[in-house]
Amino acid sequence: MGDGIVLERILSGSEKPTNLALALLQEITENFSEMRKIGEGGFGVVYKGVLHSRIVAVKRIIMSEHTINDRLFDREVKSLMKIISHRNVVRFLGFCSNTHREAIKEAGSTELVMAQIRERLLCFEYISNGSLDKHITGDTVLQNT
Ligand SMILES: Nc1ncnc2c1ncn2[C@@H]1O[C@H](COP(=O)(O)OP(=O)(O)OP(=O)(O)O)[C@@H](O)[C@H]1O
Repeated sequence: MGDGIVLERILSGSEKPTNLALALLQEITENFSEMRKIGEGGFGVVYKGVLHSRIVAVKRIIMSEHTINDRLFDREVKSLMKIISHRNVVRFLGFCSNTHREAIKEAGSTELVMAQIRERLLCFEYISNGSLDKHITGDTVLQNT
């Protein structure tokens, strides 16, 4: 089964959240392009991922000693997997934990060096601005009087 189809099936509720291929998350976010950036939090950058007809949010975690390490990432994934569907909680769709090596040029040098790239990503249902308040309050929009 194609990776995109797996994500579509998770979105439709016929499959549980699972690990997702890095190539799929790169493809649906146009390789984490600036155009697809929808927000930034304390631990990473959130991108809009476009499947055939559906939209998801892909959170690309910035791994550093100041943000999170693998132990915390694994713990976060485990707790997200345990959450049973709830209307006040944004639905978790899957994760990606990929470590690979790439030949890169360091700034100011023509020499290639092998760098270890660690990608840690979380995928959630996409909540558009207009629907976030409804999502949290269950269609009750508070009025200023
Ligand atoms: N599921 C989503 N759908 C749409 N936009 C989202 C979604 N998740 C996050 N965002 C956008 O990305 C921004 C950053 O979200 P993120 O969860 O990284 O940070 P946060 O809410 O500040 O939490 P924290 O940094 O503590 O994890 C949000 O303010 C929102 O604009």
